[in-house]
Amino acid sequence: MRHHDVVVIGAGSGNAVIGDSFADLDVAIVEERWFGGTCLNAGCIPSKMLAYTAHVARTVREADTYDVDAELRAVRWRAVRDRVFARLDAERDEGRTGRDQQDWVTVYEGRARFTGPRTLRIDRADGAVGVSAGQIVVAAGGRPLVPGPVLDAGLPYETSDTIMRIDAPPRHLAVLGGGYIAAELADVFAETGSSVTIIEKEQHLLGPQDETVRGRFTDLVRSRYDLRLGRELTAVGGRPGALRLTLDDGSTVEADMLLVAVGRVPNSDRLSLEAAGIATHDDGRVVVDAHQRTTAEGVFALGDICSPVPLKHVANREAQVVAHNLRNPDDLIAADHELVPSAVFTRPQIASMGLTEQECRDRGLDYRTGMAGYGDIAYGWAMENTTGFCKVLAEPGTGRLLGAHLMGEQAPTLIQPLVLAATLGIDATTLAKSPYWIHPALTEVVENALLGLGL
Ligand SMILES: Cc1cc2nc3c(=O)[nH]c(=O)nc-3n(C[C@H](O)[C@H](O)[C@H](O)COP(=O)(O)OP(=O)(O)OC[C@H]3O[C@@H](n4cnc5c(N)ncnc54)[C@H](O)[C@@H]3O)c2cc1C
Ligand SMILES: NC(=O)c1ccc[n+]([C@@H]2O[C@H](COP(=O)([O-])OP(=O)(O)OC[C@H]3O[C@@H](n4cnc5c(N)ncnc54)[C@H](O)[C@@H]3O)[C@@H](O)[C@H]2O)c1
Repeated sequence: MRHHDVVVIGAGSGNAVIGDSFADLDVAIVEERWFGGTCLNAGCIPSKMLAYTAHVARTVREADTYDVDAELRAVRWRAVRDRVFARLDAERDEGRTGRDQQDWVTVYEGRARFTGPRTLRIDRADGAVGVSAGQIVVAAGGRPLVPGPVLDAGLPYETSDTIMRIDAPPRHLAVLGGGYIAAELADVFAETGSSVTIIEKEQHLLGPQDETVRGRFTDLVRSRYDLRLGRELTAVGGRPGALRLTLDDGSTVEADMLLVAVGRVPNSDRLSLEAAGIATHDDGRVVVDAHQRTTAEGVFALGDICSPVPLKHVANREAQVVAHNLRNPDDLIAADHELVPSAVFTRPQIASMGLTEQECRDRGLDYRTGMAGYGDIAYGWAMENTTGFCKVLAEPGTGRLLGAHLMGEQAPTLIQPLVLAATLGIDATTLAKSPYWIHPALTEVVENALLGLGL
């Protein structure tokens, strides 16, 4: 059995752990599918490249709003797809060959699972190998959850792992689930000409968002999509390319393609973690302490397999923490999961940070709300934007920022000053009144929301 100083399972964010400061060690990385993981190959990056293309198409389609005559002739899906994945596949391959060139790193292409404390079996195309390690990092991510009625039908379906690489957009796309992936990919396919039905078991899309965001977003997209809210799928029938979905009220949806987007599950069930004494939560996430240590000596975990916030910027931060802690056992640092911002790159874009208004109420907090609309600032007039807004929640007295929620163009960028202020302990009044806010930039919507707190 070959021994390494450090073995990392998963070459998504796990790959970021192995910096040059590890070059004096014997390090191995195990990857069963794709270097770069979900984000590069089937997640954040391709979905945003497609979303940007959708935005360009829409700009042409809606040019008349600005008294510009333009005609959108076509979105050439195959060309778009090939442009996106030619770039990303090259990045993936470069990441893989980069590791080959480092004589202190061994790459195992195969699926790892534990056989005992800090020992692994790796199943490769050319047979299995046993490996032991001084320290192990579990960074094996998650996968799309596929509900029973879809599996039982035995008919084709897509997930985020596959749909961005299809040859042609569907005429009618049915999306099961109304969360992040539905919001982003429904917009992409609608812009390529698909009609879209979204089936969501709750009464709103983007359920965990602040009530103002989820309410206004759901209302806005009603005219674009066929929304089946408060509904669950009971059966999938028909044939490939002509599916018939039956919902729990007996109604049906006809579609030529089904995208399943009802959440993701951690890959912990495929790693025989019990053999190594690594505990998991009821939802399958690996249990870690503040320093990303699992319940097994010398084994760390990071990213979607353990994180309470399964987002790439969080996985990256945890990778930095693990990299430090592997090398500095007497000076451990912690990953902070407070005030993690997130964004949905849909139309309109959405960004949020901290508590929702409902969470403020549930916690019995004394809070004030400040609201401002894109339609109330000069740049919003230029954009003819009547729906965008910024909502901030702060504590009266101290002015401590509790939460922020934006919907509208550039929301993921506009929220960053609010994230900075909340993280650095700058109160809402100081943020509103101390720095200059450029006129007439879109950031004035943030300034006005802060002033609207009336603190
Ligand atoms: C469609 C989509 C869009 C997204 N958009 C965003 C976004 O805009 N912003 C954002 O912050 N987050 C986004 N996310 C979430 C983000 O992709 C994840 O949070 C992030 O990729 C998690 O990184 P990770 O390293 O934990 O897991 P992964 O990137 O999934 O990496 C895990 C790796 O481990 C490998 N592996 C698994 N099991 C084994 C095994 N037993 N042996 C060997 N290898 C194994 C897998 O093949 C994989 O390469 C998106 C996700 C999806 C699906
Ligand atoms: N921009 C981003 O940061 C981004 C984009 C895409 C994905 N992601 C990550 O990927 C994860 C997975 O995305 P997702 O959209 O699959 O999950 P999600 O958790 O965002 O949304 C799933 C939705 O499906 C609904 N649902 C669950 N079971 C259902 C059923 N049987 N029938 C109908 N509806 C059902 C839920 O109520 C929920 O609204 C996200 O949680 C996020 O971590 C992030």
